[in-house]
Amino acid sequence: MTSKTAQELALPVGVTLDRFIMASQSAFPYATGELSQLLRDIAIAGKIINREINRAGLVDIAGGNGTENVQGENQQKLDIVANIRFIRALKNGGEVCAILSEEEEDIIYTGNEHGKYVVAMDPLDGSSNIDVNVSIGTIFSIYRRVTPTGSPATMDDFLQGGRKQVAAGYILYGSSTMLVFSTGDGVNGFTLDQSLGEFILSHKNISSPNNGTIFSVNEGNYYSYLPSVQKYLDNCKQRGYSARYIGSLVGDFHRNLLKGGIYLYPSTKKDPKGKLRLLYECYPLAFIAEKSGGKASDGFGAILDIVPTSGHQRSPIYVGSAAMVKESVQP
Ligand SMILES: O=P(O)(O)OC[C@H]1O[C@](O)(COP(=O)(O)O)[C@@H](O)[C@@H]1O
Ligand SMILES: [Mg+2]
Ligand SMILES: [Mg+2]
Repeated sequence: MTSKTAQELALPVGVTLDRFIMASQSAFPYATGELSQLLRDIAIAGKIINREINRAGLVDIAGGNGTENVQGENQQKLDIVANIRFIRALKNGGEVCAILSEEEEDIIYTGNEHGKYVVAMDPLDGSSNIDVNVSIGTIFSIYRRVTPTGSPATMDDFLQGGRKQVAAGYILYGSSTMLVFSTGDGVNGFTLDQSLGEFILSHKNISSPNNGTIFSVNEGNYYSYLPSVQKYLDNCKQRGYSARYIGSLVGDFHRNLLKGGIYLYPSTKKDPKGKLRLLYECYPLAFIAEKSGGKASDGFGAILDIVPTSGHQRSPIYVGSAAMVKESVQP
């Protein structure tokens, strides 16, 4: 099922997410409404997490949780809160039969065995920025299950490959809260009107500039990157490009999507396979990048063409404006 762009649907900036989803669905005679409902459930979870984040400093959900996730990372309390809230919203929505989360090793079964979709998610991205009031996000990737409905989902449902995503996107909790997603054709952004509690279409048919002058990378790892990466970064600096890195993938990606730029997390001596997770960080952002005219590579080929082998595998990533990604992998 490919969606129609907001353009083709003649939907003006200012329409609500619900109206946009309904109009998109009506463009497809065979649509059954389940994916539409799932997108609504994600929006609801986003509003709840947004509220938790806004008041994190006021109530006892700031700081570390004293536990580790499957990646061996210290979990923040908000990582856990976001994970729980997202799982609950998808369970209650009824469309999702299983979830793979950054915060849990194994598949999470929702009990909706008749649900046709599975979701891979990074409930809270940019965890190192949670307590310091810097933009953070949620990233999600949606697949139609390949196992029969009525039976328990398996890893096969999650390891279909990036090009099998039926929808993907992120929620950015920044100076405003935005939901950006694609169901295959066109990328649209919705800003949360806090007073109405509604996501409103604010960025219609986002198109990634082909080139840019912003590069986002952890320069602290410079001497741990491959010489080819060092050469590319030197080129950027010699040209006087702006270095912008907030340490929240969603925040850095979103800025570069709108302004033109590149985010890269190449392999390092510490993380030779890269740091970011393929299924719920790289694939969904690569989907958004490609559907908006940008590119996403692992240094050898397109991220979306990587054949996945495990749920929490990592990958190097170079993502953003097409011309910059192309140069970054062949400086
Ligand atoms: O601190 P580093 O090594 O630069 O890594 C920062 C990157 O790691 C991440 O925080 C990883 O995501 P999580 O916070 O979801 O674990 C990205 O958001 C960010 O771009
Ligand atoms: Mg993340
Ligand atoms: Mg995370």
